[in-house]
Amino acid sequence: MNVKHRVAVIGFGSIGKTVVNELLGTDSATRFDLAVFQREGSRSQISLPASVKRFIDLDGVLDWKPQLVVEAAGQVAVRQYAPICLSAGIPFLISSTGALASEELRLRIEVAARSGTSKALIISGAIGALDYLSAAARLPGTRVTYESRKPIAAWREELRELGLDPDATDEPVILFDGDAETAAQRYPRNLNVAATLALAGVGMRDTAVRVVADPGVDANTHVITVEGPSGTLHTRIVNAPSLDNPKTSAIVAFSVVNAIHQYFAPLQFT
Ligand SMILES: NC(=O)C1=CN([C@@H]2O[C@H](COP(=O)(O)OP(=O)(O)OC[C@H]3O[C@@H](n4cnc5c(N)ncnc54)[C@H](OP(=O)(O)O)[C@@H]3O)[C@@H](O)[C@H]2O)C=CC1
Ligand SMILES: O=C([O-])CC(=O)C(=O)O
Repeated sequence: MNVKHRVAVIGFGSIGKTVVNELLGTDSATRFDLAVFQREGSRSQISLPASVKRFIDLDGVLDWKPQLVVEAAGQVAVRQYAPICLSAGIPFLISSTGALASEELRLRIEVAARSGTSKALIISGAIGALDYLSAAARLPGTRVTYESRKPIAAWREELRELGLDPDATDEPVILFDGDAETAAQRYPRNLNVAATLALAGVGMRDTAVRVVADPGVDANTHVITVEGPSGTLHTRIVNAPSLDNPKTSAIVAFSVVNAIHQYFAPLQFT
């Protein structure tokens, strides 16, 4: 049987483009009907594949009746579109998990999902081990620390804002030491992972985050430590940056693709 899954992707940047291309390449058993939502005036309008529908307003997306809406556009887009889709009964996959560092938005999304009997889904994104973390966090006393260490290319604008010349930075710069809520909100394009860990683990305020811009690395490096009564997890993930966006690890688009396949699969990891 040739079942077609109807999926709308918001954003056609480094993640959105790869997701669409990967899903178009899927073999016939799991073929997708795809649409991309791009805001008016978007920079990347011309490059949509011919078989992919294009919408420039959310009403068009809703009328098309997707089975799943996938956000690959940024934290603002989660705020703009997640509650509307969810209350209309459409599941919404969130890449920009840092949007959920806002308790107000998180509650609004939960209310919308309940009222629409739908679900907001959260990608693993650039990291892993969330299954272990969520289980360990059920035990009191579990502590979580996270270090994000990326090349200077991921931090050029932010370094300039601090009065530093990215091209003359030859030592690691500690940009931030604090909690996950502040990290995800201060660096919305680089620290979504902090919020993901906090959501899966011990919460926004109790997840300790350090952010380093390091001229000595050429990969996006994520070090996660979970310590508690159940044991210790220490994981170091070294991600190749996306070719289109040095802030984003290349694996993130494949985490989204994987989450979409999982959503429609009869067998699921939890
Ligand atoms: N969970 C995780 O591990 C990770 C999450 N992310 C999240 O994914 C997001 C996307 O990453 P990436 O693809 O690399 O980013 P890009 O900047 O390459 O692409 C973003 C795309 O979204 C579009 N867009 C931006 N804002 C809106 C909006 N309000 N409504 C509709 N479209 C919009 C942009 O279009 P336009 O041409 O109009 O600007 C662009 O096409 C990041 O901003 C980050 O929040 C990223 C990495 C890791
Ligand atoms: O892709 C990454 O390495 C992480 C990232 O940008 C984020 O968490 O926002």
